[in-house]
Amino acid sequence: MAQAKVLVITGYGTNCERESAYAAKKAGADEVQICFFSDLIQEKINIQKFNFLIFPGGFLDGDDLGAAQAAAIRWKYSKTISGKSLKKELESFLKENKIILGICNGFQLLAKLGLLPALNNNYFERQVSLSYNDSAKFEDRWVYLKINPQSPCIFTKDLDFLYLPVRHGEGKVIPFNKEILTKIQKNNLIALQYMDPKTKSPTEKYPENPNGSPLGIAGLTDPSGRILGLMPHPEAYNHRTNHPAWTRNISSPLGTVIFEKGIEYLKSS
Ligand SMILES: NC(=O)CC[C@H](N)C(=O)O
Repeated sequence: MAQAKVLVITGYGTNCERESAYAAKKAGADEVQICFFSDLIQEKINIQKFNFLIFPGGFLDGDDLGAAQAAAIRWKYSKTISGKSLKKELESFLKENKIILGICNGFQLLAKLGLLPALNNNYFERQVSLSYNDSAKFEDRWVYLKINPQSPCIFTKDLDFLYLPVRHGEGKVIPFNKEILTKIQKNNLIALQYMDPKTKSPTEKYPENPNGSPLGIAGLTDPSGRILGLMPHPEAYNHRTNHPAWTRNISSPLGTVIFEKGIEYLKSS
């Protein structure tokens, strides 16, 4: 049984690292460490010693040039002090049976880096981007999410629906072209979708869909199912009292279940 060793990456404006680390710990991780991007550059931390990478939410570089745009370039082209490419480090990490979770700003980073959706196993090729919400404003509230049971995603396995907070200004998925969107759907790389709670179906309609994402895309996975990126914040629903209606005894599955599924996968592989 493998141990779950989680590395949460922070720095340059990330602000959800402590909550994400807490959620991973609560979900049963054996080891959880938060590290700065600069710790990787200085080789104080070796990514390969971990098997679960988390890219948390926040405002990387103040969203300048578009959310996570600058960070994507930084990951693609930076080298460590001894000259190792960070992109290659990520490639080696992915060659093993390891997992990556990107939350909100972390999802934007994974998409802009080209790790999601990675159609045709073309990792590091940007196939989608995320841009401004159709409402032209920052959306900060809770939304219903439908899980796609056909998706290979290991983080959402056997889940049905979730109710989680969103807080973003740039959550609309923009596929490079229509064909990409069709292929994403056909290959079941949509892991979760914004849901209309009345019909229990995915929706493109505001306000149930907070950003206008096509097909109601709230989260994407890669063909291996070992990478998940999602706009809602599962780490922020880590206790029943986080739920807006908990005093009326209303609840739904905790967001930490996403972390539990990841850890279960690592422990059983
Ligand atoms: N909560 C977040 O991670 C926000 C992501 C990004 N800064 C946006 O507003 O779109």
